[in-house]
Amino acid sequence: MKTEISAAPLEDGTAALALLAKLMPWLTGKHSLEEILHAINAALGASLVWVLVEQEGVPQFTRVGEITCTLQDAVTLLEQSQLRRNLRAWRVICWRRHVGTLLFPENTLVGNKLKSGILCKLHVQESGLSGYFFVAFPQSTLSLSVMKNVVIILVEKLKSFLVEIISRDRAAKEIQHVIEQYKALFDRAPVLMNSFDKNNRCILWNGECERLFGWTLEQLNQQPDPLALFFPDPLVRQQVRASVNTSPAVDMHEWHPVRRDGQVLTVLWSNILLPDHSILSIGLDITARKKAEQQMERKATIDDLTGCYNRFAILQHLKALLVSCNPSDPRSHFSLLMLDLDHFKNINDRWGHLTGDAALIHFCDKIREHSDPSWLFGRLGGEEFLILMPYTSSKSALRFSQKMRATLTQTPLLSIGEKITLSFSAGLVFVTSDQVDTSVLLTLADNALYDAKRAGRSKTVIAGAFL
Ligand SMILES: Nc1nc2c(ncn2[C@@H]2O[C@H](COP(=O)(O)OP(=O)(O)OP(=O)(O)O)[C@@H](O)[C@H]2O)c(=O)[nH]1
Repeated sequence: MKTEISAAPLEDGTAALALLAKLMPWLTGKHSLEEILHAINAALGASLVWVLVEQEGVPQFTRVGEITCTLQDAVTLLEQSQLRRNLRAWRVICWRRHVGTLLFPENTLVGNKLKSGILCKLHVQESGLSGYFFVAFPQSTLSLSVMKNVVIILVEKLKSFLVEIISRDRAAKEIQHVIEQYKALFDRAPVLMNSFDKNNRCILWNGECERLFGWTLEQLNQQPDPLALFFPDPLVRQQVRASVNTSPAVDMHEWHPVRRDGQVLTVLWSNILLPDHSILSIGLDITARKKAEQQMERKATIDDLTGCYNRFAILQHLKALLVSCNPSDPRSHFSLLMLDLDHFKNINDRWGHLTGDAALIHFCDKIREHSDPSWLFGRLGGEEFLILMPYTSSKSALRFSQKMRATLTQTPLLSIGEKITLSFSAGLVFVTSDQVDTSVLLTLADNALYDAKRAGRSKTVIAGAFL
């Protein structure tokens, strides 16, 4: 804060009155303490002015002037033995020379810049506020007695609104502190926080947003539609806007924004309506968690070796198909094909377990290649598999098993220069009703499969009849 007041030589009472007249407009509760001290410092031609007050045990130190001084320097001066000895007695103390060396005993370079000074006690009875006012000058030859009286008048005037100024300054500092705390929280919290105005301009974009998405606030607002960077599909973008602008809710919703490097993320967003009716979106990046969940889900349902459903998953699918099976609705009928590789043990015994594994993978790949996408394919265990074929007649299922035999003959497994032709036996059940238990169905298919093995293998038997 700069004042228009400049220092004037202070030889007599008239000059002092002129000086006080200049300063009076500044000595009101409308200005901050710092502004007032600046005005005094400039008007007196001083190099340092400070006020140290204590209210309810909380010290507040305000300093202006070209000489920098800390609260500790002020305390050093106040602790001078001479002052302590006369603690109660004095009200104003003047130094004609060397005041700087008392203030800065360790730093004579700075100390020598201050020659004379005045220290004045402050005490406001009603508010319990007490403290000190200090002013120091670069020269010794001041009309100190006149200056002392000027300072006493200034301090008396200052005291009348010091309480008000100090509590206001303290409140402003507290607000500033709260703002800084929230700003740090906004920038450093591991949570996404942003806000877009009605014209789709981004007005808030915290550190986590910048880190995760790879765009700065400035870069975003250089775009005609910043939201399009994250949601390229106009329809999705519209849904995002609707969720933010028209239906803010605290519930978290899953969105899939794209980040700068093209990776699609999974983010949970919720929108909070602020008191000024703007909306703050808060998000949590759950991409890694979601991926881990999907991997775990996959592990729980997929057979590691062959990539088809595991026993648990395929039997779950069978139960679900059975529940929805209705005799009067042919679309709900399905075929169940249980397959078992023939003489698989021989492959293991002759070419080793790894080749046996490769044979299982080869078999599953071929089945998948020729299956209908609506079919469900799972491994019951070992070299035994199950195919569930919704809305597929036993005739079609039978045709498929014959086609697969031909395919396996035409495309044998190639292992260490040898061709291993796979074949399988199968049991087939056509299901038209939900009035049958899964275990009964599996036994029926298993018996048919056993019949196929007994009949010489490489055959499919429909439950109850040989083919
Ligand atoms: N390589 C490999 N072998 C397995 C796996 N699971 C089971 N087997 C083997 O599969 C073989 C199954 O042998 P068997 O039950 O006698 O059946 P098979 O030799 O196919 O004879 P039939 O079914 O009567 O035609 C056993 O040797 C098991 O050790 C697997 O994951 N990998």
